[in-house]
Amino acid sequence: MGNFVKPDKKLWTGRISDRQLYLHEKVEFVDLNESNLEHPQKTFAIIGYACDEGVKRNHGRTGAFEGPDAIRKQLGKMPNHLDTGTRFLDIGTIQCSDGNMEATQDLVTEKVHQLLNSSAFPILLGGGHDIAYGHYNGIRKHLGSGKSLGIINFDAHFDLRNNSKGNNSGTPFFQIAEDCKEDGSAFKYLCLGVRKDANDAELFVTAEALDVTYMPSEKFSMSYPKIVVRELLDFIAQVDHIYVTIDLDGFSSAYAPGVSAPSPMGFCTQIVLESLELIIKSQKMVSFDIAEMNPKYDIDDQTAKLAASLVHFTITSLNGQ
Ligand SMILES: N=CN[C@@H](CCC(=O)O)C(=O)O
Ligand SMILES: [Mn+2]
Ligand SMILES: [Mn+2]
Repeated sequence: MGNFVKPDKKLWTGRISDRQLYLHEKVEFVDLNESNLEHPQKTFAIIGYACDEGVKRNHGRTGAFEGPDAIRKQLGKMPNHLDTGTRFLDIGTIQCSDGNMEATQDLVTEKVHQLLNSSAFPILLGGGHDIAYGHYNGIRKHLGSGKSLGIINFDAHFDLRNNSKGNNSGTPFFQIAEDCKEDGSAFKYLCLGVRKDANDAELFVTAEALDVTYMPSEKFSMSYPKIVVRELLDFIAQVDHIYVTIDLDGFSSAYAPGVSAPSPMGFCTQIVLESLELIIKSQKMVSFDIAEMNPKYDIDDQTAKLAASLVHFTITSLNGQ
């Protein structure tokens, strides 16, 4: 089963000031079970998903279990630009230590649901991309029926593999699509940065059949800003709420070597920041995660720093709204 580990204060270190100039000085350690988060301020809540069982089942390079803590270590050192009234919490980590990924995903669903019900904004740090199945279900549970929930995934891969032989890090969006079919809700999925050399023909057929909107990695680039903006605005207009998930392996391995399946020809950082800004401006974004951080293959903490910068950009932009 998945177990819940309390936040580790030792991960949050950096320069010392007496004015909360850095995030390690701003962060609060909160036990979700013991506290009531309901309050008028904005609250961002970090949860780790320490799980590489999905990557292992998908025959990938393991190591993402250590991903959440690697990101925390870099995030704590970064400057704090949040308002004084805004809260920044580390809730702890959901671990998969016995191979039961499904129970771990259920725990993610429960915690995300709990956070959203408390008006906090969840920031999940993975862990394999199987994080998306538990995360989506938590948001869905919070929203109930009647409101549409779109997924925007920055990724080299569709992660639409058929799960008839089991669930893994390559199946989360297929599983979500199946659940949508079953409950009669729309499956709204935009995948940005899809690589033709990393997704087989069957995956493209599945994407077509499920009416998935996607941008190939060649087009998801600063060379085509108008096309990217048009795709994003079209998608955003079709949904009430948006769940954003970033798979670090979508970035070029020049930026993100620390992943299970690296992408030498992946996307650049600027196009992701431009896209995130547009999504955040829509005020429809309800939850966020970063997946596939694998410190074992990282070089000089570049990927962990990139992941931390993406979290920093997101919370700082959301706070400014
Ligand atoms: N979450 C990642 N999924 C990819 C992995 C690809 C690879 O191992 O090369 C996928 O299943 O397509
Ligand atoms: Mn991927
Ligand atoms: Mn993925």
